[in-house]
Amino acid sequence: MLKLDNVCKLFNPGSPDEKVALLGIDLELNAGDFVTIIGSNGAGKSTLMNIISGVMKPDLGEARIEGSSISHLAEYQRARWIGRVFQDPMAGTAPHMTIEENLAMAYKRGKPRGLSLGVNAQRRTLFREQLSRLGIGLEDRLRAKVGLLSGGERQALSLLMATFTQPQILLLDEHTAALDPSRAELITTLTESIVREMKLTTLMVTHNMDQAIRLGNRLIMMDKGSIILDFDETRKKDLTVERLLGEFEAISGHKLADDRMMLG
Ligand SMILES: Nc1ncnc2c1ncn2[C@@H]1O[C@H](COP(=O)(O)OP(=O)(O)OP(=O)(O)O)[C@@H](O)[C@H]1O
Repeated sequence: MLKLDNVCKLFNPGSPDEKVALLGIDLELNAGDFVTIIGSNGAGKSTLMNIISGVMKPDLGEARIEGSSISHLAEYQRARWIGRVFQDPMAGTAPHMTIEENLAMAYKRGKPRGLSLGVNAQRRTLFREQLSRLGIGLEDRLRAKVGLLSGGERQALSLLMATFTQPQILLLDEHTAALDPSRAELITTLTESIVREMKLTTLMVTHNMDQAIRLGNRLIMMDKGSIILDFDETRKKDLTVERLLGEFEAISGHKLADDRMMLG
């Protein structure tokens, strides 16, 4: 499904501010994998997401989806295959547009050029159906401006928009981190059900150790630009937060330094 070969990224090369962000990342995801990623500050998690989504290009190495290189494709061209939800609830939606206009934008993504952005009765029915899956009443607020929604409601809408066209890859970039605990739990539950129902291949960066263990079928730990631990489903089943932190320390030689870390 997604394959990364020897992906390297260095910022400000040759300057005193040189930063190694990714150091020869090899990663292969099978269709339907739901992988959680944790790691210390500056480990390269966001850079990895940015390289997969096309926000930045690697200095070395290659990214492939279904065997075809995507390295030459810009972010907007990859948007057809890749859905992404960011930490900031403001990032995934257009605040001055209504819920239905936002959904129309998401619906158009990856469809032939020339398809209108309009909202007709048929599309409105589809949008209402999809929104009702979220279970938070947004289906009755199609014409509400998105800027008026709460952070949790916006994140639920962002999740729906990112998955509307059944992307090949879903990237979740700490997408529950900015929410209060009950809203974070709602978004986590929605994420689980959407990923399961649509069988989406998913990569999720999280600072919540318990969430990283609980969700998905594989857990990856990053440190200083490398993947240092990779737990498959069987090994992940027996993990606890203490063991996870212990394994990290044993392999990296230092404690997990993550200023946003949540243990559970
Ligand atoms: N645009 C940039 N310019 C210069 N250095 C950068 C840039 N983006 C990231 N870096 C550096 O690259 C390294 C990896 O950063 P990245 O943001 O990918 O880490 P992260 O694992 O997401 O960290 P965190 O958990 O703290 O958000 C860090 O040392 C960071 O300072």
